Amino acid sequence: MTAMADIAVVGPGAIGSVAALAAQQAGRHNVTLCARRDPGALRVVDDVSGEVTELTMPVLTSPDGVTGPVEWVLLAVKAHQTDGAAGYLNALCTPATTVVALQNGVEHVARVAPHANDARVLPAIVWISAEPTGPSEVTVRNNISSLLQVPAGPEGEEFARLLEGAPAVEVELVSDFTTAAWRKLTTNAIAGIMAATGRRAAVYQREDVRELALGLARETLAVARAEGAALAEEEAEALVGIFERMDPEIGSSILFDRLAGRELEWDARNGVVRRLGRRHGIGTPVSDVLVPVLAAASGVEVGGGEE
Ligand SMILES: NC(=O)C1=CN([C@@H]2O[C@H](COP(=O)(O)OP(=O)(O)OC[C@H]3O[C@@H](n4cnc5c(N)ncnc54)[C@H](OP(=O)(O)O)[C@@H]3O)[C@@H](O)[C@H]2O)C=CC1
Ligand SMILES: CC(C)(CO)C(=O)C(=O)O
Repeated sequence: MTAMADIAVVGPGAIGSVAALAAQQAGRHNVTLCARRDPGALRVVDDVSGEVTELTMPVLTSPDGVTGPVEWVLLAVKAHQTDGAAGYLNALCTPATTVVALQNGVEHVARVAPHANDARVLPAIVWISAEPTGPSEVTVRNNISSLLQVPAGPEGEEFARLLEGAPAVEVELVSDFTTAAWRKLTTNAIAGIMAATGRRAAVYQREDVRELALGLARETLAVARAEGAALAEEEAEALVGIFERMDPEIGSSILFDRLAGRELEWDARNGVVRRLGRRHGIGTPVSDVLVPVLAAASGVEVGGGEE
């Protein structure tokens, strides 16, 4: 267990609220929420126990309010919002800071490090299903375990100690982070189908969608192997199976953005499969169709950010 630490949670949305809850539950830290608008009195609902917890820490709405650097930044903006959070990162980080990138994708460090003033960037794989269910409310679906996976090593150990005693999340240290990150990315790629169809997990009950998801999973796993992940093609069935067995009412963060008409995190979760597939000469026929659909749904014009 660590002593008291100064923690800034940048991006108090679905995952940021759960991270802030864990920091609050640890009971010994100075926690600040860093938002771009006033999120109101945030609360986190556990949909299994029904427990509702209010977040009680102070909220900033501009980097101008930052009074100095902190030891820990828990960064939970969407991947495409990272550049927009540069003002906070610049104000909060020094080389003595650790930024935990609580984001989907496999490019956390490359994305965050340029903004972090030489702080250490600890990539985190987020196995949490959290949905904004009201203007200041986030509901955690606990049938997807609330797990954060970080690379094994001293920074990961410190992070696990930071949140020791917080029931909201479990921190797991993984020795083969590349494999773990690509396993999670494959589930995110599959969830792109929810955003394309505007439907929750029930969509995977369709046999034709299941076949599409399997094709997507297999090509993602092929790219993953080329990137050094130890993931066999046979894992595709198991990963699609997660969605088939999911409560049909569960969604995905990219679906919630699609339903709300917001920009989509398409590049970090689906574009990356096509992008790195091309680099390795691996065909990605499902992504070749899905990626332009998601980019277009996100409002991207041809030549305006789509590869
Ligand atoms: N939700 C989930 O179940 C899961 C999400 N993830 C990943 O976690 C990451 C976060 O996703 P999620 O929590 O769902 O996203 P949300 O959209 O719920 O939260 C993002 C938050 O960041 C805020 N934000 C955006 N830009 C800034 C900025 N410049 N400064 C401060 N705050 C800012 C947004 O504010 P505003 O409200 O103003 O837009 C919002 O509160 C993503 O990479 C996602 O893929 C991973 C696993 C599961
Ligand atoms: C639902 C899940 C676990 C898979 O896409 C997720 O990571 C998300 O909502 O972004």
